[in-house]
Amino acid sequence: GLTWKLVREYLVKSPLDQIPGPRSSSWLAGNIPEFYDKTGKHYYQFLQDYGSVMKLQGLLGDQHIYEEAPAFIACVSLLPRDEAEIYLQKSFMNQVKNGPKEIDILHWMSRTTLEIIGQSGMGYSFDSLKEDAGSADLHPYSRSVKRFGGLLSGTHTFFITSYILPFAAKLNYPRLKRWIVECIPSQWVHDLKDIVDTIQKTAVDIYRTKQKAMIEGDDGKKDIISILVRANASAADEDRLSDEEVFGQVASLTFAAMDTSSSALSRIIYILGEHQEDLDYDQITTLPFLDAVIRETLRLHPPLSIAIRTARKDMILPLSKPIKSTTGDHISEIFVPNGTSLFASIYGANADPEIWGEDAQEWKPERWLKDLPEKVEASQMPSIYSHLMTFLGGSRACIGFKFAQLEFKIVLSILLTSFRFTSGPQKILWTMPGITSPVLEGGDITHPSLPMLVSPLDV
Ligand code: HEM
Repeated sequence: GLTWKLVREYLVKSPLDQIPGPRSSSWLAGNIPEFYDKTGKHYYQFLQDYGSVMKLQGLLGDQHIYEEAPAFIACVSLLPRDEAEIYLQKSFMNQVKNGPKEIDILHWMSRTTLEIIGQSGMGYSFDSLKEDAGSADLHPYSRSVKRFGGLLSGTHTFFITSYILPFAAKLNYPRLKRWIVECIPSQWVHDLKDIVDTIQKTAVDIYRTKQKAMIEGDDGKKDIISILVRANASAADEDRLSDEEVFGQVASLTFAAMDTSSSALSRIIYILGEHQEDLDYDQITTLPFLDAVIRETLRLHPPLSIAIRTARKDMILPLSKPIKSTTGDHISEIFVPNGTSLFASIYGANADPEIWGEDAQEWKPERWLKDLPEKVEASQMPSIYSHLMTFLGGSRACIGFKFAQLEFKIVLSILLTSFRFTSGPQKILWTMPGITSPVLEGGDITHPSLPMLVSPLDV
């Protein structure tokens, strides 16, 4: 099965064979190394070679009506307005009280976004944010979630997620699977196992605490998981989620909310550090300009740069403009067979010069302070946010996009009114596969970090 899966694409003719692709740099690995390349330069190259994005309208389903998602509304109304942010500011102030200091911004943004989703989504505090506890003193969940994204970076992830995990998911013998994992002589595998165990254990603890509170009559909490536990208890048998499914909700909510948001917040702070000369600090903290900075960063640097979908039936995909096939014909639509994986470039759609204009690949927040180009308004991008695909569109769009914006404005308005952030001496590369994260040039890709020089604004 596995061997056949690996060799099939080289042996079987497919209607997609005529679609020209980029020349592969390795006969063994094809374009996969470029796909996982740290700098993301191939994205820019692909955009230049293939021009405008394929027409995706409809591929992602109907427009998602986010106003109807009760969990989302609960989420926003519960964003902590005092403790988390005030402690965040105090912790930064403590660190820089004797003068400017290098601080790992990604580390702090991960802690902050975990605490915000912990309190709002689960009514659970993971981290006091009171002082820099150092990674050894962090809540084990916090440590695990932080390391998870890093461990899943790199080319081998492609093979594991494409070939091993789908196979493992079908093997319904948990003890056997655990035994196999324990026998594999790889530190990477064992670290991953420990992380998954911690995430599962914390999810179970949170769920059990909520169940206990409900039984004891203290069930007025409005966080997402409390609402879910209450709704689940009164649901009809056929609609009720199993315990395992509820644990899964805890983990997926944390992942969906934490790393994406910490990546975006870190990127915004990094870009502001890079544009010190061009920006007026008083202007940044005015709400319309801060909003424009957030939109522009989410446009040009989406935390998720590709969306992956699988065709569930044979379909015809129309192209926005014809392309030349490998046999020289012009193709204006592509037959996509059932089961085909489609990779849609979120970055490509957001930074397409044909839609956004010649300066599409430049960071210019001021573009949001005037009318957007007509082509943007007419682009029919499957989007729930500002004609951008950053949060996707359709029925599986992000449910937390309003939450994220509110979170960014709160965190940034606290940090930017008190501190100045300047890029450090080391060159930072932003990895694009998975969730975009910063790594030091030449550093370990599984340990993302963003050291920046922080100074109090009144110094
Ligand atoms: C900048 C921050 C964020 C970005 C860029 C982002 C982006 C996305 C994207 C692209 C998806 C669709 C993934 C796919 O189906 O392939 C998604 C799904 C999701 N997001 Fe977000 N997200 C962000 C923040 C959040 C936050 C703060 C929350 C929760 C409060 C959240 C909750 C979710 C959930 C639950 C889903 C799954 C929805 C479903 O499958 O029906 N996200 N997000």
